[in-house]
Amino acid sequence: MANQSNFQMKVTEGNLGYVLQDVPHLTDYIPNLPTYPNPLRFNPAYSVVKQYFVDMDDSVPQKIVVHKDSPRGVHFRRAGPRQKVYFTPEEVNACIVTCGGLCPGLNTVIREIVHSLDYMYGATKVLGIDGGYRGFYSKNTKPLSPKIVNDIHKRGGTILGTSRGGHDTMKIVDSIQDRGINQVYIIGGDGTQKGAAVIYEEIRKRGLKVIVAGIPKTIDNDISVIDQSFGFDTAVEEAQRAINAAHVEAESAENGIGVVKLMGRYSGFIAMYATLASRDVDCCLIPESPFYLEGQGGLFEYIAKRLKENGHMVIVVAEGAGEDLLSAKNEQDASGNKLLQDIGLWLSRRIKEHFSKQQKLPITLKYIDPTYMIRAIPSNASDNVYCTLLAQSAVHGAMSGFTGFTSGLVNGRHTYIPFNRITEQQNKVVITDRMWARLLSSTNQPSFLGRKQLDEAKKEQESQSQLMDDATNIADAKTGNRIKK
Ligand SMILES: Nc1ncnc2c1ncn2[C@@H]1O[C@H](COP(=O)(O)OP(=O)(O)O)[C@@H](O)[C@H]1O
Ligand SMILES: O=P(O)(O)OC[C@H]1O[C@](O)(COP(=O)(O)O)[C@@H](O)[C@@H]1O
Ligand SMILES: [Mg+2]
Repeated sequence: MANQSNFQMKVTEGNLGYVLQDVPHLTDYIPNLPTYPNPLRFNPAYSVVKQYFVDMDDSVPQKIVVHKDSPRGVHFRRAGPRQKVYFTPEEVNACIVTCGGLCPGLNTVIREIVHSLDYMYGATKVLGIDGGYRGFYSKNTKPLSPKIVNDIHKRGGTILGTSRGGHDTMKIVDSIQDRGINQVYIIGGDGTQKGAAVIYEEIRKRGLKVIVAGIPKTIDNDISVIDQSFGFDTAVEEAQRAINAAHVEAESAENGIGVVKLMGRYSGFIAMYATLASRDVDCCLIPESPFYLEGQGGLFEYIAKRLKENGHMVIVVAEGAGEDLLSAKNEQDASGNKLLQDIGLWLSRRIKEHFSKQQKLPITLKYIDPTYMIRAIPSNASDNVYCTLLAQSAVHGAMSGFTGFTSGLVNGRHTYIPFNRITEQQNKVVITDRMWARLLSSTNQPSFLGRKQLDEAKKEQESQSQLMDDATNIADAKTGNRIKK
C-alpha cells in the first residue's frame, strides 16, 4: 500500500519525566463545538457507580516496571466515558467496517458498538460497510440495530464481510462525507490501522466533524503497544485441539511425528503460547527464531534424539517460520502482505526424506494444518468480555470527541492510543526475552542460535528500545508536537 501517514502526535510533558502521548480531539481543528451532558448520568445502571466518569487527566503508563530514579515515561489517555459529550443522540450517524483477515471476536465487537451506541447514548443510526474498505465506495451499506446484531457474537467471521486491498482514501472520505457519517469505527489489524490513520488525516484536512476510531484486530497478536489482541486467547485455546490430535497420532505410531502449522505470518505468538499451554510439544518454530535442519544443533539431530528418547514427538510451526529456507516467491496479497509458501508441508517432506531415505529410520509423520479452522470460530468467553470492553471504550471515546485513536488495553487498563504508535512497528516475540527462554526450557529444544547470533539479537533488541526511548523523550514542550530526529 502506497499511502503514507503523516500523523502528528500530541505530546504533553509533566514533572518527573511524565510524557502523555495523546490522541487528537475534534476541538483541535474545529473550535467552539457545543457540548452536552453525558446521557449516562441519567442511566439507572451507571448513575449509581461512584466515579463512573473518567477524569480528563487520567492516564495509563506504558511501562509499569520502573526504577527508583527513572523517569515516569510514556502514558496514554485512559479510555472511558467523560462528563461531556460532543454529539446529541439524534446527530450520531455511525458506521462500522471490518478489514483484513478473519479473527474470532469480530462479530462481538460489531454487536457491542451497536449496543453501546444505542443503550448508552441513545444513538440509533448505525450502518455496516460491506466487505472492508472498498465497501465504502463500491457497495451498499447494511443498516445495523441492536436487534439485527443481537446473536451475532455466537458466530465466527464477520457479518459485514472483509477484504484486503481496496483502500482508496479519497473515495472512502467522499463516501463518508456524502452519506453524512460522523463516527467511523474501523476494526482491523496493522494494515487497517494505517488505512484509518490516512482517513483521519483527510477528514481533518477537510475540517469535518467526523470521528475515526480504530479497534485493533489481529489473530497473530502482532500489534504493538497493546497487551494482547482479541481473538488471540481463543486461537491459542483452539490450537490445543490440533496439538492434541497430533500428539495422539504421534504417540500411537512407532517413531511417530506430529507436525502442526499455526498462524503467524511475522510473529510467532500463537505457536509460542499454544506450545507453552500444551506441554505435549517438543519443538516450536517461529519466524523470529531462525532454524536449520542438517548438522550439529540442527532440527534433524534433535528429532533423532527425541525419537530415541521418547518414541514420538510433536512439532509446532508458525506459518512464517523458516522463510529463509524456502525459495522466495516474492508474491504479495492485495494489501501488500508477503504471500508465504507452506512451511508445514515443506518441513514434513524434508523430515520424511531425511529419516526414511537417508537415515533408513522408518517414521510415521502426520501433518495437521488447522489454520483457517482456528480463525473461523466464535470468540471464547474471555475474548467476548474483552471485545465488549474494547467496543465500549471506542464508543465512549468517539462520543467524547476524541478521534484518530485506537482503543487498546495497556497494562490491563483500557486506553486511547494514537494511530502512529500502533502502526510504527510490529509486535514480535523477542527471543532474548524471558518468555522465549521459558518456552525453550519447557520443550528442551535447541535454540538453533550460535553465540554470534545471540549477541546480534541482543544488540538489535537494545538498539530498538533505545530508539523507542529516544522517540519518547524528545518532544517539543512549547507546541507539544513530536520532533523527528
Ligand atoms: N499503508 C496502508 N495505507 C492504507 N491502507 C492500508 C495500508 N496497509 C493496508 N491497508 C488497507 O487495510 C486493509 C487491511 O489490511 P491487511 O494488511 O490486509 O490486514 P490487517 O489490517 O489485518 O493487517 C486493506 O483494505 C488494505 O488495503
Ligand atoms: O489467507 P488470508 O486471508 O490472506 O489470511 C492469512 C493470513 O492472515 C493472518 O491470520 C493474519 O493476517 P492479518 O492480521 O493481517 O489480517 C496471517 O497469520 C495469515 O498469514
Ligand atoms: Mg496485518
